[in-house]
Amino acid sequence: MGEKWSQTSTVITSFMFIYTVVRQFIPSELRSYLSKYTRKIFSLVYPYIHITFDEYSGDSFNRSQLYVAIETYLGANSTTQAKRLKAHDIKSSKTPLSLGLDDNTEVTDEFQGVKLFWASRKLKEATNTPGRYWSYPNSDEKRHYRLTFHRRHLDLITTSYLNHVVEEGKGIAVMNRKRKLYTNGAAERRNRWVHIEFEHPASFNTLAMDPKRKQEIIEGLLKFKKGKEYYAKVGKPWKRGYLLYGPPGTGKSTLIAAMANFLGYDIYDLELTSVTDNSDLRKLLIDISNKSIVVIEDIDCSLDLTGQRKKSEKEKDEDGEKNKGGPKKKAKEEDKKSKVTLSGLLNFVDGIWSACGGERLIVFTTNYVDKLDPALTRRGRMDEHIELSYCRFEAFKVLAKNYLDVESHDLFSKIERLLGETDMTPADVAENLMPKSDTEYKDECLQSLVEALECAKKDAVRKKAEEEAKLKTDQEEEEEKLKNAKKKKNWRNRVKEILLIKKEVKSSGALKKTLKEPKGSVITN
Ligand SMILES: Nc1ncnc2c1ncn2[C@@H]1O[C@H](COP(=O)(O)OP(=O)(O)OP(=O)(O)O)[C@@H](O)[C@H]1O
Ligand SMILES: [Mg+2]
Repeated sequence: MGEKWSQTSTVITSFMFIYTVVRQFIPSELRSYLSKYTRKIFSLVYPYIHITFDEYSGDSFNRSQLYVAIETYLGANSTTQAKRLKAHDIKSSKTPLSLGLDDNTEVTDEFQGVKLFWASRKLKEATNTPGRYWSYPNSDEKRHYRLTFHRRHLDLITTSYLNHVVEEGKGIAVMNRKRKLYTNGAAERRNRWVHIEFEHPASFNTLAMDPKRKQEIIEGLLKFKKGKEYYAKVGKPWKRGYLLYGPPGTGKSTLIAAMANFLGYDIYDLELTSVTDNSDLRKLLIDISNKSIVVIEDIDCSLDLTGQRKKSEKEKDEDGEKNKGGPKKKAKEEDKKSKVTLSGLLNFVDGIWSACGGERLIVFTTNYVDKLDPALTRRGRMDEHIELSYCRFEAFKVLAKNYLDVESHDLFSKIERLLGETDMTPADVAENLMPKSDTEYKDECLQSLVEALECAKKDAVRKKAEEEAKLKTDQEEEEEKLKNAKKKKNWRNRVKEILLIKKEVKSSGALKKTLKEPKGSVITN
């Protein structure tokens, strides 16, 4: 097909050349008629349009974003039909390499029933672009993609199809690239977000939790990922808040990693204690890319309900030391402290600025959900509340499969019963299931879990008994105190009564005296 087009193009070019030469000798009136009809004939003979996408546009040193998106799109969609492919070493942990079209290769694509023809071309350039000469050894090679389609589909191609190619190409690139784990550095730095490669292996397959709840979370994430148009329709920024809560070691951080791996998003781990104030927080927000998960871990430890920072015990102790340096030093230290308020954080989550950029999840984690301000956790801000709890049998089965590759075992029924009676975190269950040496096998690991669960159960029973005994002693002490207080009160009242009687007796004696004296007689009661 491509060869046929090349030949046709050559014939047309020759014809154009002859026409240009002949045209000089034809009168202008005749020329306008001629050009009108020639164009009509051309479009009848050759109704196709080409669009060329160069690898480098202008004098830019960077590859064109459009070219890269098309390259990725074609690489992912046409490797089955292309006869020649090129392998790239890509920076992804999922696949070691990606395939793309080799130079001078043609493939077809279809969009809404319209057939399109793509060709990758490499041309040798006679002259070098001076700037590029130093950077690229093969700078006289120019590559481009050429898209050919029937002219009646021009509108569809330029509006919908190319958009589809670019979006899909970018999406595939995001999934394939090595993702990043960002954290906010010192406030003085120009580039506040610093990053490393994100390589957490957690996935929803390895996450131990109730399968029904897990499925709900997965479906929610998929809906969010595909929800660009829906969010635009309802007039909401394309973002979603998740509140993960539960005791330590129940998988909150693991779930975040699984979500990032599932969606192919970067993670921005926001350390609130390094944020100077609300405006600093806003600047950080603006620098967050799309397709990302913004995480604030242990949110209850970062802000208190009034929006003021909590002082840790350590800080309080340190304060004593610092104050020795005089008021100036103290003021300096105070200045360094973060002044982020609850309202600043609320605005970060869903204020006007939070709408710049899209496709973002905001995740808060906490061990104590009750400590949080309801304004922070209300629906719309934290759209989904996920409780990560102690390990039950369903979650255990996932861990047993992951750690020991066991799906059933004689000890399972015993473990199921014990897990129903004891609260053990998935982290502790996982620790017990992990073989401690090369000679420790499945049976030993499961047995060690049973022992740990029995031990935990005994501990729990002992703890409960101790708590009950303490409660009883406290109650008895309280009752004793009340009794004594009552006794004391009674005694005090008695004393008061006696004193009152005495007073009355005394006053009646005095009265007797005063009455007796003028009249000279004694009054008795
Ligand atoms: N639900 C789970 N599924 C699989 N592994 C888990 C799960 N929960 C905990 N683990 C294991 O325990 C370790 C600790 O879990 P994780 O850090 O996710 O707990 P957390 O809830 O974030 O705890 P914290 O509140 O202390 O931050 C993980 O590395 C993981 O191996
Ligand atoms: Mg954690």
